Amino acid sequence: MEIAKAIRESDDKRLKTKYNNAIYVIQRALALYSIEEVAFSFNGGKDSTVLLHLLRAGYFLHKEEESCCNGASENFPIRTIYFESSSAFPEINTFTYDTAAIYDLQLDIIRLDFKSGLESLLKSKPVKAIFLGVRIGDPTAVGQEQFSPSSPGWPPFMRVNPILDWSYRDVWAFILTCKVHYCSLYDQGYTSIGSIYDTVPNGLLCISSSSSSEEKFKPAYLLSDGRLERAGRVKKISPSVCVRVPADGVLDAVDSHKNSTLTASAIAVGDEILFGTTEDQLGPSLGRKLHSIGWSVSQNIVVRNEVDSVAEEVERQKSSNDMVFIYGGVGPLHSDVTLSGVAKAFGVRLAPDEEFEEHLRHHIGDQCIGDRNEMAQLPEGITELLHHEKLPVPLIKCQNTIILTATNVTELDQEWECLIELARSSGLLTLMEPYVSKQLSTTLPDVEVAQPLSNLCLEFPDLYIGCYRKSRQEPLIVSLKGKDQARIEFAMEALCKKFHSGAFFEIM
Ligand SMILES: Cc1cc2nc3c(=O)[nH]c(=O)nc-3n(C[C@H](O)[C@H](O)[C@H](O)COP(=O)(O)O)c2cc1C
Ligand SMILES: Nc1ncnc2c1ncn2[C@@H]1O[C@H](COP(=O)(O)OP(=O)(O)OP(=O)(O)O)[C@@H](O)[C@H]1O
Ligand SMILES: [Mg+2]
Repeated sequence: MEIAKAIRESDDKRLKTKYNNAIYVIQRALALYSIEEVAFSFNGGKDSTVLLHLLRAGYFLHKEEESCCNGASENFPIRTIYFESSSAFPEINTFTYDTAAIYDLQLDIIRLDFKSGLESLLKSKPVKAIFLGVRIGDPTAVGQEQFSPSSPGWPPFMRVNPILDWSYRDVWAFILTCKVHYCSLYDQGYTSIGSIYDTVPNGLLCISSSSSSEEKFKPAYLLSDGRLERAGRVKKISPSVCVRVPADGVLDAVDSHKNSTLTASAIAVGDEILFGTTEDQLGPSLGRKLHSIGWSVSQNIVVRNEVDSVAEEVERQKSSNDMVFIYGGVGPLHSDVTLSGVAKAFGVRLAPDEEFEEHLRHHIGDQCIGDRNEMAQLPEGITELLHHEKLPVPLIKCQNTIILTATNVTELDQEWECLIELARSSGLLTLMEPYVSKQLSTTLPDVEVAQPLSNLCLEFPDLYIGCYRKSRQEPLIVSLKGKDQARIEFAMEALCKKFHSGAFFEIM
């Protein structure tokens, strides 16, 4: 079989592994279901083109194993379904039909929407499992496994996804290594093809030419960052993130949130912190940093290095805060469970992330990057990598949860600096009027201060008014915090008026 031969002769180890895994899934499916019970969903796209050739190779092997006869004489009997639509690119249509003719595919053309089409297919044919070219990173792949029953509300069948764990690069490595034909649109800069209404060539492949008004594009396989394969899909603008920082980037020119509050919480992951073996310095530092951008901090929690403890806390915090910062427990050790916990909190699984793997490869070298690099597994479908030139490896953001990798205050300072720059350039965090604080000291006994201070809290509900002492012998310190300097000074005066003069003095 020409596909198996091309892979055998290739020295791309990664491709061989991906190929073998996909063939294994196909063979398991062909062992579980009869040929009449399976179907192949083919639409002429690059992923389904890869799948076609994997199915041909897998079916060939299956036939060889099943009988002593030579599989080579067989045609390809797996029912192939194509949902034809008037909004498909003509090139896609032509390629689908031409390919069906070349490989003698048993093509069923369905001119209904997916759901109704599948309902009528299942009524008339004994189909129980359908092969799809879905890959991790596709919006529809979230939560899917290699074998995933159809979703509730859909007709019942098994979705079989042999290339679920393939990356964009793997797809092109296969197509180029096996020298199989693919739809011509991919040579014109299209990298992921939807309908004529929502797909344009990928701008990242544009070759700018000043002499000609016509834009030219490089072929799809030259896209270096596979995560951007959908950049040619017409995008909806996400309203969730707004850039609120002025062009000059000056922090005091703040936004409409001036008088509102955004809250964050910090979660430290580590048995050692909990048991007192080591001290958490990041939590307090993070608290100060958040106050400096006007955010209030609702909690700083320490949890154990257990997936469930992390997951429960993240789940709680993410729904009651605007942003959650989590640190500790990130890396390849047995105790590094933070990413698994975050994934569980969001109800997704960990999946290999090619771009992150590439960063790790640059940062820590090849020696620990195997076929499956555990450290490069990130929560699927919800992860955004936060890039900054000063960060050796990007930070990870899962919806409103940011995973910090700092292990000490100096590293945190650097990560924070990058986050603030990202806030300025892309609205990652809303920067608000910073908190300011004043502190007063008194030697008066607590009992004497208690009632007037309670009254002050009622008079100034917009301020945080707190008390602490460094020791029982030392003076009591009253701290006033808020966003309005004048209000704080007003409150200080009001407090002093409640006592004899000189009872309180300001600590600078
Ligand atoms: C054979 C087949 C089976 C599908 N099964 C499901 C399913 O079980 N659940 C689901 O939500 N969508 C299912 N879909 C729809 C896809 O997830 C997705 O919506 C579709 O590929 C359209 O993607 P688009 O909106 O990017 O064009 C199926 C599609 C096909 C072709
Ligand atoms: N109109 C369709 N008819 C049949 N199968 C389809 C259709 N649309 C999608 N599919 C199935 O869903 C899979 C995922 O679609 P998707 O668009 O992500 O991949 P692709 O079309 O193969 O490649 P590309 O990402 O370049 O568009 C396809 O590989 C195919 O199995
Ligand atoms: Mg497509």
